[in-house]
Amino acid sequence: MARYEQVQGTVALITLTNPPVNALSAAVRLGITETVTRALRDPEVKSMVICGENGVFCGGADIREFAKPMSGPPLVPMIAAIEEGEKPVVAAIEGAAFGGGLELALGCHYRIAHSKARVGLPEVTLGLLPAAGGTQRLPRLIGLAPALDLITTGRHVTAQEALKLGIVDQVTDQSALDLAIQFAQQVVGQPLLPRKLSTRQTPCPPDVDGLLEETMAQVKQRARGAMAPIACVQAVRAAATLPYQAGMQKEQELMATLFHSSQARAMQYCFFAQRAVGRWSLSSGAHSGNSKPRPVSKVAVIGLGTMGRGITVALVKAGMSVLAVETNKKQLEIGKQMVSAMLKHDAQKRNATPRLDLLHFTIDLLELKNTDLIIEAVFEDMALKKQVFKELSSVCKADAFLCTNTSGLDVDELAAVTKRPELVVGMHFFAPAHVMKLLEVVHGSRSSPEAVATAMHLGKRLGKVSVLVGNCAGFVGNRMLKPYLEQANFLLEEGATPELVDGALEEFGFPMGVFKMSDLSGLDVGWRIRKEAGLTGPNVDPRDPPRRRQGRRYSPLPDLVCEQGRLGQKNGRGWYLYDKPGGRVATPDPSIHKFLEEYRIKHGISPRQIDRQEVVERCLFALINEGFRSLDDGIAAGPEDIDMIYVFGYGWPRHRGGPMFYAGMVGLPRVLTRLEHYRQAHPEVPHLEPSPLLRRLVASGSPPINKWRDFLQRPHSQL
Ligand SMILES: CCCCCCCC/C=C\C/C=C/C(=O)SCCNC(=O)CCNC(=O)[C@H](O)C(C)(C)COP(=O)(O)OP(=O)(O)OC[C@H]1O[C@@H](n2cnc3c(N)ncnc32)[C@H](O)[C@@H]1OP(=O)(O)O
Repeated sequence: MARYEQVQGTVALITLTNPPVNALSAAVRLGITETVTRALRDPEVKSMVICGENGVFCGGADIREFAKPMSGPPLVPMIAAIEEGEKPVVAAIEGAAFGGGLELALGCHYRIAHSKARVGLPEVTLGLLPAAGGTQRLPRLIGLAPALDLITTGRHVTAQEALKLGIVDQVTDQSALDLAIQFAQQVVGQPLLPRKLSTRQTPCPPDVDGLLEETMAQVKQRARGAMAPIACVQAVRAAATLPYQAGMQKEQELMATLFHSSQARAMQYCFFAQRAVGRWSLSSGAHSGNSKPRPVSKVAVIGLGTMGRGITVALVKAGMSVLAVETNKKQLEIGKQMVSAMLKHDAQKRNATPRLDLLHFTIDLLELKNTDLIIEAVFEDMALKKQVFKELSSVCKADAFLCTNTSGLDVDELAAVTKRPELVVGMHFFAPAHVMKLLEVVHGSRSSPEAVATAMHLGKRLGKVSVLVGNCAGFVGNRMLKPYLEQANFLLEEGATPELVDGALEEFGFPMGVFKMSDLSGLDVGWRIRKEAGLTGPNVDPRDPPRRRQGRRYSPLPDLVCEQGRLGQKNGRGWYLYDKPGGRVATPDPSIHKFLEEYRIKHGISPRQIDRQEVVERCLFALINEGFRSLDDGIAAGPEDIDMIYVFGYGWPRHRGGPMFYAGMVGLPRVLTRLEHYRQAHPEVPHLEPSPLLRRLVASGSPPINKWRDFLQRPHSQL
């Protein structure tokens, strides 16, 4: 797991050999320990170089080992032995040096990086901290403030930035290994003590306490309940205030509290789930391993509203040539200006040149004839979309893929109006489409594996986490959102306020509660959908009582709010009051409280005290319950798919792993019991009847999440 060679006569070359990312497994740690000892003992060896095989230095500690009992040499003494040795050691960093990988490099006396390499300490994203000396050596190398930034965010740093920060000593466009070997020969005989980071003082600004307090406040606000970022600040504080060994002690103590925490388990689950969802499969036998994506070079976007603009920007940022289409010159001009402004703004932030040359605008559909893939992003209206698909089907080349960005309409119905249903798939982006990481790729009943593979691959090129889902109203994400929204409305009827509900959900870790989120999206969006569904407006069955629709309990509260002209942030009034139209500062609105009180009186509802636990359970367990139904219906392939959809598309806190992982953490019997409890208390309220899959899992002893797929009954799988 670590290869030993002697090169140029006097240099010991130690190569980590654990593909694909040379993670520091027990065997690799043993290999490093043995080879370093050998090199230190060999009188012929004057210096050492450590590198990784296959162009990757090291992806850090082996995350898969965290769930097992520890074995092999620990990292801390292994790295200390390198630093303390009396022969210079140079790290040759190619590809990536992350986590324990960078900590290993920090234990070396010099670091040479390839210009394409990236380094970082992303442990915080796994619910941990860099506990192999990273929190103590990095601040001593680059100073307190930059170290706090890197360690609390876990962000990846390019070789160029690493050079500026002083993390690496040299960057090369040539072979980092060759340069490191050369370098290792040159530095023989130079004083080693100043290169041993543990012997240095951390460079600090005059007001250390002020900086630490300010950082802690920012981190707490961003953390949304996550413990690791806070522990990271505490550990780095030790680097500024304590001697090295005491700092190391603090680092270990803090790591001990994080290492076995449910948050760390959740975040590590997310790490693997994010990668697992890329490996899709269909019941037909097609899967990501046997279905090739077709190369796509020319893409078109139809409709330059909010979604179309975001999608266009995402495509251009990924270096793709885009034809952007609108219906008339005026709309086209508006779209053009907005897309160009977005690209310029983005390029400015990255100190880059906007790729406006990749953009072409037209109102002429005939220009689509050479396009490989078209993404329709027109208004969410089935009749309009069908008309667009009919036209696309006749003007586009016969093998062009036709994708729809619908957020929940029937993909099969759209495919049916084309002459190529097998080339039709859903590509459901999330607003803002150039920022949000999630893409739901919707498999229609006639979508070909090639169409699925191409859409999934395109999502990857755009830097998205692409999740394959089946075709049903709302797909996975929005289908599960419906019961969540509904429970929140029922809670208002029963006595809650928007701020009570939102407060409980924000305390849980969502960036904003359900009512603030609805205000942000625009209350008229759901209103229009409910009107089309005959739940409100002129199409309601006049025999339906006010709080019943289509045979089940219904809360008209959101409709009544819209009827008052309250549309959310856009006009400054929704479930909250805003500082101005388009403003973002929400304040509770006494007139909403009054409206709710009057509504309850009118309908004879006695308000009751509702606590935060009930809010979380009613809203989230109903959502989770629908997740179980989506699994059984074959709309979501597995719990990981649902979890990644919620983490990347709906703000579910990563340290809680996603809704299905969370259900497992809470305990499936508890989720079942609480749903049954609420079902009994509110027999009329929909979505509280526990799903058959949840019942089956509990009856089978609540197996761990990675076994749930064995319990799915999918007579009508959509995948
Ligand atoms: C009681 C106290 C006990 C204390 C015990 C202390 C022990 C710990 C001490 C020190 C702390 C150190 C912690 C760490 O180092 S944690 C790991 C930090 N590293 C990372 O977070 C980096 C993770 N990896 C990546 O970001 C990327 O993989 C990449 C940039 C390195 C490469 O990206 P890419 O080429 O896109 O490949 P993939 O991401 O698809 O990965 C390929 C494959 O490899 C698997 N993998 C990647 N990294 C790791 C890893 N560190 N451990 C295990 N496996 C890893 C990845 O899962 C993919 O495999 P697949 O899922 O099967 O597809």
